[in-house]
Amino acid sequence: MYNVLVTDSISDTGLKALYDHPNFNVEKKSGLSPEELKVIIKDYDALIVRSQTQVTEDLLVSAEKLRVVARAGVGVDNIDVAAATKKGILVINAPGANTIAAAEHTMAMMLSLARRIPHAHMSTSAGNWDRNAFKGVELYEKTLGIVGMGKIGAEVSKRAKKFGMKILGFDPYLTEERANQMGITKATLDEIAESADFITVHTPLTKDTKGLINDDYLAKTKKGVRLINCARGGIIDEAALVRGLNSGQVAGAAIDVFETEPASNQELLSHPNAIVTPHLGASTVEAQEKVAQEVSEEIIDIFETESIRHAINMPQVSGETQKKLQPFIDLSEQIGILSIQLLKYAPDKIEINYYGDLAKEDNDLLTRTIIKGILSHHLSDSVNMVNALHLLNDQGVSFNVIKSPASKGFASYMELTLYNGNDKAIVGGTILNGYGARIVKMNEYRVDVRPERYMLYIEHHDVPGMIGSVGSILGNHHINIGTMQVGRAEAGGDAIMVLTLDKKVDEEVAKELVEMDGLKAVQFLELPNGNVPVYNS
Ligand SMILES: NC(=O)C1=CN([C@@H]2O[C@H](COP(=O)(O)OP(=O)(O)OC[C@H]3O[C@@H](n4cnc5c(N)ncnc54)[C@H](O)[C@@H]3O)[C@@H](O)[C@H]2O)C=CC1
Ligand SMILES: O=C(O)CCC(=O)C(=O)O
Repeated sequence: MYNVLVTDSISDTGLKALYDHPNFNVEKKSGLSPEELKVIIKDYDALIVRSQTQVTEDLLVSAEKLRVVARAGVGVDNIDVAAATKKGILVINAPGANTIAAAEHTMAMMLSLARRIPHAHMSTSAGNWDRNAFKGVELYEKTLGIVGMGKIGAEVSKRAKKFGMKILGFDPYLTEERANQMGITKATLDEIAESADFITVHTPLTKDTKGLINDDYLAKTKKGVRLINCARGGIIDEAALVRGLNSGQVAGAAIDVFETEPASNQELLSHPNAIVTPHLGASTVEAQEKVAQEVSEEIIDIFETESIRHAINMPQVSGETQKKLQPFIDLSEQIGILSIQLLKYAPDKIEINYYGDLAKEDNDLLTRTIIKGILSHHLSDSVNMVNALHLLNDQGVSFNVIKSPASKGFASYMELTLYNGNDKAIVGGTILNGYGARIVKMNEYRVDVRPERYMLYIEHHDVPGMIGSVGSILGNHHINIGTMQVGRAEAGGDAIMVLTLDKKVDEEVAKELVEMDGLKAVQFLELPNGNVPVYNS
């Protein structure tokens, strides 16, 4: 049974999949203080939050078995993603589920600004009938500058076009071609300042976007520009905005998100030309059901099938890439595990080479799996796909990934080399069409070994009788040999044997093998995810 804690206001209808699932126990506890949350978090496997709960490093320290933090929404500013990554905790969100709600709120804010609806409402409900004070402006034929043409920016542009607005879009990822497809004009920030009557921001808050709209920028805008922020507090610098509103450079501002929340900047909150809402962009029945449903289904998938769709701290791969990489995932971990057992010590340098078709893919997922395989030898369960690279960095191990389209004799081939000073261990593997995974290189030797649970790697002198002697020792101890591969650099020189065994070699057998004349090195290899033969009795 997995325990899921929900600490913010999340739709019960959206959580239905989790409530109905026999393997999940969902508990809703809102209004907890950070201290109270810290005490209870140790009992939970997953935590679902909106933007209120602060998921800090201090909280995560106490999260003994937490595997997933799910943000029922887009922005993860309230989650210390770096601390979660360090602890191997997956952070997921629900991108797209509240896009329409946020786009519609932006339109509502823009229309409210244009027609001063909140102010007119306040005046009228107070008993006045002032038809002259609230003359507005039209959106029709006005220019709207959209900063951030992602999901929400794109939806806003569609709606604003229907109002007859001309759209200027700025986004580092916006191409001319996409702008043409959307029927908008790709523009720079300065071009937006020069001609926009309304400017709306739809970016995340990053070091580049913090204070993007500041005093300098406002000085370049058209006098009487109207601004909207339904993205993140701080993209429009609040102090600069108040100065712009006071001087009249800014005719009006509609703000849903603030530098600190709950909002406290009274000058802005009570400004006669400002319209403010308490971070309501995603607050529709539909969006709240959708975000809760998306994270619930993803949590079930993660715990039940280990499939991840919307991770913040894991590489995102398309379904097509995932399908292509799938056969290599187990093999990657096996290569990592075998290489560290061959090296025997912790590596100080790691090199991963991808050849052929594999080199054309985004193989960050395979790289993480290999690193997880290597590190799990010394760090056991504390390493996972989320924190593998972080832990490697922590250990000061340098690693290098090289991709080469050359085939190396196989359609796809990966080779891992671990270094420890002058020592190194090499393991290469491939997937043979119709035959599955194969280890095809161990150190400097070509082999052809199906990765099995129990394996034995022996380096010896190429002299008569070695194979027979090893076979006899194992036979005397009732250890069946599954397969045996031999290889040599040159006749009478150095040689290797790689055996797959049907059971584990115990201490006594190991001692006998190690003491055998002519053996240079004996290494027992064990793959937790390798095949174990089943006997019919
Ligand atoms: N007020 C609310 O309740 C809600 C707020 N949001 C916020 O709205 C924002 C946008 O969300 P989505 O459209 O879903 O995200 P998205 O990821 O689809 O789009 C963000 C876009 O911003 C662009 N961008 C990043 N840095 C930029 C820069 N320096 N200049 C220009 N563009 C830049 C990115 O290239 C991307 O296209 C996020 O901050 C999100 O947290 C989202 C939902 C509800
Ligand atoms: O959960 C909410 O209401 C806030 C939504 C939001 O800001 C986001 O999804 O980024």
